[in-house]
Amino acid sequence: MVKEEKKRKKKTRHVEEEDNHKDFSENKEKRMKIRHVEEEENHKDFSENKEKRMKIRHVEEEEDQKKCKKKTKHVEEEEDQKERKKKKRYVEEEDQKKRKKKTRHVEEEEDQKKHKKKTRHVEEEEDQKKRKKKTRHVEEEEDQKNVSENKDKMMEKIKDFQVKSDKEVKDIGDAMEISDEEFFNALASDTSSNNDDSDEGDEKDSKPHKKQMLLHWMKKPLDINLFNGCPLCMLPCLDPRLEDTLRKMGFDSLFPVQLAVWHMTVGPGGFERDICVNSPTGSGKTLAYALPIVQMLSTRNIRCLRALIVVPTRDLAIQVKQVFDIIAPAVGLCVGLAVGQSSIEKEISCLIKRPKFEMGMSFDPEDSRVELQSLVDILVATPGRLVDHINTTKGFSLEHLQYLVVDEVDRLVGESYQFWLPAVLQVSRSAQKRLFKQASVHNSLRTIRRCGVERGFKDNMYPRLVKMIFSATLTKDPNKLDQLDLHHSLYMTAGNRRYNLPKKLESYGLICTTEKKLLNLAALLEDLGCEKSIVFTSSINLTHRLCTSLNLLGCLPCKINEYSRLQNQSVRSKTLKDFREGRIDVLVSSDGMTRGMDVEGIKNVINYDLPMYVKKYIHRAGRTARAEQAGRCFTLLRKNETKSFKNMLEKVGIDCFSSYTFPAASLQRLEPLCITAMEKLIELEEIKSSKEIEVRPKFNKVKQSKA
Ligand SMILES: Nc1ncnc2c1ncn2[C@@H]1O[C@H](COP(=O)(O)OP(=O)(O)OP(=O)(O)O)[C@@H](O)[C@H]1O
Repeated sequence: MVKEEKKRKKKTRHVEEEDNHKDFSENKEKRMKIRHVEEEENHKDFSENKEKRMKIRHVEEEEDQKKCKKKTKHVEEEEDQKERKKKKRYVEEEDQKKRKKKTRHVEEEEDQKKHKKKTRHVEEEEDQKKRKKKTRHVEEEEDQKNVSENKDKMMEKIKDFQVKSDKEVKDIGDAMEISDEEFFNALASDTSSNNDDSDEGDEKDSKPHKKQMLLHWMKKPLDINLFNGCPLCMLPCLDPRLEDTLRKMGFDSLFPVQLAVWHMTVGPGGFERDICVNSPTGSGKTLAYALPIVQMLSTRNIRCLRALIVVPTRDLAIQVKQVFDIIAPAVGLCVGLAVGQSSIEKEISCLIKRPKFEMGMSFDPEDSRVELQSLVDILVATPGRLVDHINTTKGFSLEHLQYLVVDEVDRLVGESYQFWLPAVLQVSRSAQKRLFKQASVHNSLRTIRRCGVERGFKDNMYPRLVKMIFSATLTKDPNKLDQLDLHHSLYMTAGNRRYNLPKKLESYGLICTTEKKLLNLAALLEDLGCEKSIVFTSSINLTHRLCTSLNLLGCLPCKINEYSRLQNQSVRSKTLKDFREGRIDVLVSSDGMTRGMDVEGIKNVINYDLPMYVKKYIHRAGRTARAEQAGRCFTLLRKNETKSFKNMLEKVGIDCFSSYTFPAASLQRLEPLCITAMEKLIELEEIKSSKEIEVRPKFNKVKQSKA
């Protein structure tokens, strides 16, 4: 039983195990199948996902590419647009330039109108002042009478004074103060009545301003006209060698300003005080300072720089040097020139003596043991180059300077020339203090002191620099004159009026419209034939255009050329030489020729534009009627400018101007020629500007490639 049970149990267990085994294997198969299915599904999913991702990536890449293309296209379009704009702008600019060029002369005229409007109310004010002045005029005439009566008394006083000065050197400084008072009380007419004209100062910064305080010494001027021309043989103390030279120059007598300055420097009134001279253009101011300086230096033993003449422009400096070059060698003096736009090395070799060494040795400019000597006694300089020498030239010294001349002083103390004067004054002052110390060491204090006292410098016992300042339109501005540090100044002026024109100058007005200016100028030049004339314009561009159109007319009998800053120095110098020597009859010039230039034989000055200020009118007009010769000044005016012109002339004592007219036939004949000349001028300017346009891009390319 038990066995059977065991068997049954075994069987059931076996069956169960088999079942279990079956189950297990079935389950396994199932799981395998499921896993297989899952794996297959996973694989499918994965491959599907991969495809999807690939697709997405592909789409993204496509989109990126599109974007990139878009961007580049956009950038390219922008650049295109920019270039198009640039080109457009360039063309527009060129158009504008052309238009501007065409309308420029109209604009210039409008500008002038504006300027004139601005000055008109000033002129009206001045008109009022003038009216007041006229009432004072009668009083002034009476004063003048007194002045001429006292002339003889004055000369006696000067002589007395000189005797005194020889006897009582110590007290001369004080004595001068006293005699000065007496001297001028006898002489002076009260110039305060002449101060209605406000000082215009430097021409550029001329502004209408209120009545200015006068420096005390300006209230008592010495009238140059009281010194009548004096024959050379009567001139006191003149070195016979200089007399001979002057005669060779064709000068038999001195002009009033020359005589006046001579008396106050060398002659009986030689106080060695600083002098300020206001004398008309062409009255001989250059010789007025050159002659006394050469005379006073004629006794010098050692060569060193003792006189310095400063002028504003290069051409003027050359001209002044030419005057010194004639008279200075007669007494053994040497003259140097220091001007810009020339080789400084060459200049230095003419100014300073360098020691000669043995073969193989060379001069070292830094060697302080080597003493450098001046080769000149007198130097004519422009401010810029002068300061260069002061700062950099080894051996250039103002240590021994005795005379400083400032010609065209109102220009040289103007705003644009501020730099030079302090430099010169500082160097000469410190050098002279040093001289005084050295002198006391060498026991020559007495001489130095005597010299200082003679110059009215009692408290400072060293010889001081004598300053002489000159102009045809001397500034009365105390601030400007103060810069010069003048000592005990003597103010000399020609007559009672603030401004004067040469006596033999005739002023004419030529009234015409703006469009007819060229026509009227052409008619005037035709009328004047080949007379030496200068045409002044208000700008360098206008100078060029006017000269070109006059030459394009082709019918004028005279040779015409231009002179302006637009040209380089060598061209300008050649033009000036040709004009001086008569190879050019008419010079069209900007204001570079306005001051000081002395060209013999100029018969006419023509103002193509009305100058803004009376000073400019005086200096322009002053290129003619020089050295007591006759001359004419024509001014082209629009109708509305006649009042300003009248006012301007009143300032120089001319009550009304004469009108200049031409026969209608000559105007009619010239009119078509003027029109064609203008057309040609416009054509020429267009060709020139188009050439410039062509050249510019090439030039830019070259520039870029170089960069
Ligand atoms: N004593 C004289 N006799 C004859 N001619 C003279 C005499 N002195 C000067 N001149 C001549 O007078 C002319 C004018 O002289 P200068 O240039 O010195 O005048 P200026 O007063 O300086 O004029 P600006 O104010 O225009 O500079 C010169 O041609 C000169 O040769």
